[in-house]
Amino acid sequence: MGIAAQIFSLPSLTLVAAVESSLITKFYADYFSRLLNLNTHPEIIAVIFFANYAFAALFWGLIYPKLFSPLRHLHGPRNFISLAHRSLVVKDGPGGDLFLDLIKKYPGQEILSLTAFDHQVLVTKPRMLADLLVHKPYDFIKPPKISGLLRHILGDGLIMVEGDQHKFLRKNTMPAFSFRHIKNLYHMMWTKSVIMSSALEEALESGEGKDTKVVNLANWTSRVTLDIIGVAGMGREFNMLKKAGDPILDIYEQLLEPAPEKLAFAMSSIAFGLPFVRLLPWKMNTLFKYLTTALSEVCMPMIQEKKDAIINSKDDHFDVLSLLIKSGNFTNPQLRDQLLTFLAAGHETTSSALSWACYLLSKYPEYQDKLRDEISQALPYDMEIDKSTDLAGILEPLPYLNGIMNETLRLYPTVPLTMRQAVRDSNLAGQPIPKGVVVVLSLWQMNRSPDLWGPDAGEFRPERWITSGKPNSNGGANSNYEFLTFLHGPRSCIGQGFAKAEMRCLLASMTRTFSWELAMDEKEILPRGAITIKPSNGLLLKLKPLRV
Ligand code: HEM
Repeated sequence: MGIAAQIFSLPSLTLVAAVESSLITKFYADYFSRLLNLNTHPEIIAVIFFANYAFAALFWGLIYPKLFSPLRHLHGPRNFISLAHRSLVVKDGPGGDLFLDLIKKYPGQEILSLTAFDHQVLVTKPRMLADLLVHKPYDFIKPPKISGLLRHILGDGLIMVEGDQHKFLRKNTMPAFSFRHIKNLYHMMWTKSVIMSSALEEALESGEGKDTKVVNLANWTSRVTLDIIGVAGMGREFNMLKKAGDPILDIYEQLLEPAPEKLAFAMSSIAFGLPFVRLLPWKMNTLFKYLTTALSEVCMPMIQEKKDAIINSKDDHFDVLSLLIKSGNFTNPQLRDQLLTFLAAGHETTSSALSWACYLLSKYPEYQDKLRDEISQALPYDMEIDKSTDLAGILEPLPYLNGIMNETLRLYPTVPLTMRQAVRDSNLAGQPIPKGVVVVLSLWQMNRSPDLWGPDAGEFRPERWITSGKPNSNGGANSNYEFLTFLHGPRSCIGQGFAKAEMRCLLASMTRTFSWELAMDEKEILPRGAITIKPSNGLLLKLKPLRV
C-alpha cells in the first residue's frame, strides 16, 4: 500500500501530469492536437490532467479496493456514508444501537469495513484492541480532520497531542491524578456535593421546583461538576451552584453553544478542514478567532497569578495547574493549553454520567432504595464529616454505590464513539491496516455486546460488579477490553479515578438527601451529542426531600 499510495497520491499525480504536459506540449503538441482535435496548449494540458485524475479515481475507486487492498476480504456494509457519521444524526434511538444492529448482521466478525472504498473499519471484538490502544497507540492517532477544530480551542493539550509530545505531557500530568492526590480531593468533592443537595432543596422551596417539585437535574449536574473542576483544576471557585459567572466559562459557553450557525461552522471545519473554512468570507471566522483569542487572554494572567502565589508560598492548593507549575516542566502557553483541556474534558463528561445514573435510579427505584440503605449506614445523616474523615476509605468499598456507578458507565459510556487513523501501514492482531484508514471504535457497542456480556447485556444489573458482597473491577467480563468507557492504554482517560471519586460523592449525597422519580415521558430521553452523550431533553426529576 505504501508505494501505491505514494505513486497514486494527488500530489504525485499532479506532478506526473505537469511533467507529461510540459513534454507533450514541447515535443508532441501537433500529434496530440490532431489526435484529439484540440487547438491550444491549455486544452492539451487540461486533457492530460483530466486523464491522470480519472485514472487515479479508477484505481482508488475500483482496482485498488477489489484487487490490492489488504481489507478487500473484510465483510461489512461498505456504505457511501459511514455508519459512524449516521450514528451522530439518527433521530429515533441511540446512535450506538446502529452498531449493535450491525454486529447482529455480521455475526462472528471482529472487524468490518464500513465504507465503500475501505476508508473506515469498525473493530467489534476485544482481540484487536490490545494493539490499537496499548501496543501501538502512536501508529493510530486521532483523525486530524476531527481534531483540527478542537486543537484551535484546546491548543496542544493532552487530548490533542500525539507521539513524543503526548508521552512527555502524560508523564508530567500523571502525578496530579495519582491515587493519593485523588484521595485528598474527596473532601472538596463531598463539600460541593452537599452544596448541590442544599441548593436543590432551596430550588424546591423557592426556585425552579417551587410548585411542581420538579427540577432539570442535567443543569445541576453540569454546574456542580464545573465547580469541582474549577477548584481541582485551577484552584478557582466558579460558584456555578450559586449562579455566579466567570469570564472563562462565559467564553466557553459562547464557543460551545449549539446554535445552528456554530454547528454548521464546526461540521464544515471537520469536513473540509479549518484552514479552508478560514478562507471563506463567513462572519463565524471572525467570531471564532475573537473567542479563541479571548479565551487565551483570560487564561494567561490567571497562570501568572498562580505562579506568583506559588513563589510567595501563599498557594497551598494542590490543584492540577499548581502541580504542573511546580513541576517546572511547562511554559505559560503549555500551561494554558492544559488548563483549557482539563476544563473541557473534566466537567461535561462526569456531569452526563451523573445524569444517567440518576435516570437509571429513577427507572429502577429498588436500586435507589438499596443504595440509600447502604449510604445511610456508611454515612449516617448525623455523622460529622470533616477533612479528617476518610471518605475514600468509606465510599470505595461500598458494593451498590460502585456497582450502580460502573453499571451506569457501562450502559451509557459518556464518549460513545472514538476513532483513530493509521499514520503508517500497521496491523491489528495480524490484520493489516493501511496508512490513512480510520479505525472506528463504538464504546457503546462493545460495552453492550451480548457476545461479551451475555444475554442480559442491555439490562441494568449492578450486581455484575459485586462479588461476595464487595465491588469487583471488571463486571464479570472476560477481558479488560470489554469495558471501554475510559478506553485503555496510554491514551485512556487520565481523569478516570477523579471522575469516579466525583460520582461516588455526588451519588451518595443525592441519595442521602432525596428520593426521586422521573417527571417526563421516558421516550423523550435519548442520548444525544457529538462527542459526549447526555439526555437530549434534559432530565426532569420529581424530588422528595428526605429530611423535613
Ligand atoms: C465519566 C467521566 C469521564 C469519561 C466517561 C471519560 C472518557 C474519556 C475517554 C473515552 C477518553 C479517550 C478519548 C479518545 O481518546 O478518543 C478520555 C480522555 C481524556 N480524559 Fe476523560 N472521561 C471522563 C472524565 C474525565 C475527567 C473528570 C477528566 C479530568 C479531570 C478527564 C480528562 C481526560 C483527558 C485529559 C483525556 C486525554 C488523555 C490522553 O489522551 O492522554 N476525563 N476520557
